[in-house]
Amino acid sequence: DDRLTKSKYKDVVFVGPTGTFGTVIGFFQLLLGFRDFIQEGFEQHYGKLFAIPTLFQMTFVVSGHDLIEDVRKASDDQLSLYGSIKEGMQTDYTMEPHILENPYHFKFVHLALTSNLGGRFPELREEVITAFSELVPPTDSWTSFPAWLTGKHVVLRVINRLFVGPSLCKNAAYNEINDIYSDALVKTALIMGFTPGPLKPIVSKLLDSYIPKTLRRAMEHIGPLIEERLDQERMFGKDWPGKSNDLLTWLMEKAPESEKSLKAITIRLLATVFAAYRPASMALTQALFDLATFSSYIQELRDEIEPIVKEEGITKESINKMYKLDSFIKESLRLRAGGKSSMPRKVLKDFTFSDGTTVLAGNTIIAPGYAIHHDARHYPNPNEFDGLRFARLREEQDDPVRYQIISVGPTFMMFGNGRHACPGRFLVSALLKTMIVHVLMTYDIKLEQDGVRPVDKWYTFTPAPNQTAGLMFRKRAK
Ligand code: HEM
Repeated sequence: DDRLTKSKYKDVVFVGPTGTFGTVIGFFQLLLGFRDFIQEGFEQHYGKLFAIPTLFQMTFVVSGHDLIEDVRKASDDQLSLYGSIKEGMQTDYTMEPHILENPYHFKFVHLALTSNLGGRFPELREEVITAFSELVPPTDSWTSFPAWLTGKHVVLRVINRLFVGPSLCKNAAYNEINDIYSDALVKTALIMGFTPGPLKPIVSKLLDSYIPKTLRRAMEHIGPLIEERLDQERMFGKDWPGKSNDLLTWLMEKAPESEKSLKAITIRLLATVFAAYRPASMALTQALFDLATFSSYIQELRDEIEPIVKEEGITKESINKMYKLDSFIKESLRLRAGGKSSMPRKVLKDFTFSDGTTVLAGNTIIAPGYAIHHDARHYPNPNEFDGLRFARLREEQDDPVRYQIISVGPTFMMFGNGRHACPGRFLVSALLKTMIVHVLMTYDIKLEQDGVRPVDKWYTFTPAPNQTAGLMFRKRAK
């Protein structure tokens, strides 16, 4: 196979396992060391293409402005995000064989949420407040809550408010199903990813029951909701004033005719919940850990937030004026997140970079988000949490746009880059800010163990917040 032959890539440096393809030693080196190989390649060959032989292909890593720009500008039929998601998530086996040929549900994120974020903001705010008051009831004395579990449930509620409306989003059983489904997707995708092509159908059959069973449980909730909405339409007309305008509405109305079955709608819905809630809950949990760890920011942020909230309330416009808050959250994202997958692209046609190197079709290109975010060339003292780093840059350079959470580019790759940059980032930014504002206004917060920030957990390639640690909350004292 030419694409796996090292001599086909004369100008490319190889980093990674010393074992060759398919050997047990190479496989385990890769499994345990992939992120270290990326870091090592990044440090030694910054600005040049380097390759890591992975299980069934080469993974090419780009860094530096020019190579990242080449990837950004490439057309979808050369370098494909969906090709990469198809492979990474093994969608043929975990979702539906053709789901990424027409990922209209991704477009609906933009149409139903981003372009209408102002209109939906009051619901977002309301759900943030009710979710916190139920899941983290304010008490006079300090009480510990499991940080990751609580963060996940708060985020699921708010996201589902915007996806399926005010009643189902509060249904703990439905939210649990979303969580279980997402877990099952990740685990099945991992196993299928390690399974050689010819064995996939057999292994997939062996693993078969869990995802379909969870999907059926979700359909038991979505089915009646669809019926209820159709009944309302029959009674009050197609565009009645109380009609919902959420992701489910878009899927019911705008999906292709062949995709309007309950099963197809539910799969698209759950696939979008998966893309949305996991990274968003990780971001929330990490930001709360940072708030509790670097507690001097609590007063500083309150000083910024309170006059704005007093004057304008919590609105989409008012949270945009909170520069320090934006900076604090962005710094938490920079330091804690962005695994290997910033800007993953499957090479569909042989691709030649501006420096003349060619990558053969069938391989994968990635930008090493985590390494970029920890690079002293871009971020002085890169391993230090500096909550006002971006607020200062914003002020010094008099540039209100470039340093916001939502701004993407070759030095901030949390949300990818270019045409496919995450369309959910506007929602994430609003969501995280609203949540942190609510927490700062309502609670005092501290670590369980003074000065000891819970250690991150790495899932082979991706960092995640500690999953077992608690955070202490009490009703705000002053
Ligand atoms: C902190 C939270 C999030 C992070 C870190 C994140 C990160 C990403 C990244 C890295 C990509 C790939 C971009 C590229 O390759 O250029 C992406 C794509 C995407 N994200 Fe997010 N995301 C987050 C939250 C969300 C949310 C809340 C939603 C939905 C409401 C969402 C929906 C999507 C969709 C639909 C795509 C595919 C874009 C396309 O079709 O071109 N994400 N996200």
